[in-house]
Amino acid sequence: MTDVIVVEGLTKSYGHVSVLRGVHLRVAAGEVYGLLGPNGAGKSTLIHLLLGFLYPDSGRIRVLGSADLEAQRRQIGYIPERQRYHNYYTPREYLTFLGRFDGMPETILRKRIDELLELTGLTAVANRYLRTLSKGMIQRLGIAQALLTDPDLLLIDEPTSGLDLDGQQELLVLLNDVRQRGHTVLLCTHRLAEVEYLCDRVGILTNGKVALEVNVADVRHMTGSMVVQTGPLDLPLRQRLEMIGREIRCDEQAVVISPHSPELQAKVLQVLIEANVTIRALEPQLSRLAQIYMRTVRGEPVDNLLVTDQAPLRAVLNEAINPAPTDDIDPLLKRLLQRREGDSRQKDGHQ
Ligand SMILES: Nc1ncnc2c1ncn2[C@@H]1O[C@H](COP(=O)(O)OP(=O)(O)OP(=O)(O)O)[C@@H](O)[C@H]1O
Repeated sequence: MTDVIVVEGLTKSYGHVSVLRGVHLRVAAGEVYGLLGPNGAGKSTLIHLLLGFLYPDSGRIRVLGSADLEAQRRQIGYIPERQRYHNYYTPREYLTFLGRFDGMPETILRKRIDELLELTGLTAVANRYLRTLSKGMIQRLGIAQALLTDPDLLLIDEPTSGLDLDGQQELLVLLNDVRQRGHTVLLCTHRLAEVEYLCDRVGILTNGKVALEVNVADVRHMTGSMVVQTGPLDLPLRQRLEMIGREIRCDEQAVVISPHSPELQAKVLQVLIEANVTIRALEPQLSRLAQIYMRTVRGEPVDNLLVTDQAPLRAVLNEAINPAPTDDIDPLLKRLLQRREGDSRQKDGHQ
């Protein structure tokens, strides 16, 4: 498969502030790649470089097979973090203006606008002034404008910035519909829920470099640490539990497994059950991706968080006390996953 984005040894400074210090990145055709990084890591700078709005100090960029980034812009849909529009346009007028500016034939343009207004849920407000629309609607208009020319590549910068929980959910569900259409996507964000929900692969941008890349499927739904709330644990039992591995710490009525692995959890539970200790609750803490992200940003090793083979423990696990996989701390991700489960149940029902 060809790479739609190829970035090699990219550096960029603003005056004395060095932001990108040798970024390497490849995004394959059809892939949805999430670039995670803290505020100020240089995510927007990278997008502006890909669009040819900025020039790098050194390094190489190829987008859709070409280094002529200005020429490629028509093939790229860009959804900026902050969108500003002329208040006295309506969504339909604004999209029409853009399409004409781009030289789209009128009949094709009209059809395309109807389709995009429908996709983004803006048909009912197509003829209302933009100043009367909610922030969520404006973000969705941003998606419609980015899709107008049916681009091969979408660059999306912090799509849910400034939206409330409902707005975030609506937008991510829409972006998930968009991803099903097969566009290659680079999504820059610091929100882990967006990456877990939408992306195939994630790169963590920190200290001017992509420090780590992870396949999202390997870490999706996995918790980073687990607290097992128990009845009283006497000292010998606590020592026995801590002998299982250095990931295990006990206090008088709880066992913490960090980083969590289902295998360790099974061993802990087995010891607790054999010792007749009451297990009050299993409380998953940070998601696995959150732990990987935080450690990478702090420059700490993550090797033991990347182990994905869970096969050995399935046999030992007591299903009754196995936590549900959606027990993630992020309420948005939880809502999205519940919605997805509901959708597939509905689909199954129709078949
Ligand atoms: N035009 C500019 N002139 C000087 N410094 C800039 C300029 N644009 C960005 N910066 C600085 O470069 C750094 C990276 O900014 P950038 O906006 O690319 O980061 P980001 O990862 O997108 O951040 P955020 O998540 O906050 O949007 C920041 O320290 C920012 O202040």
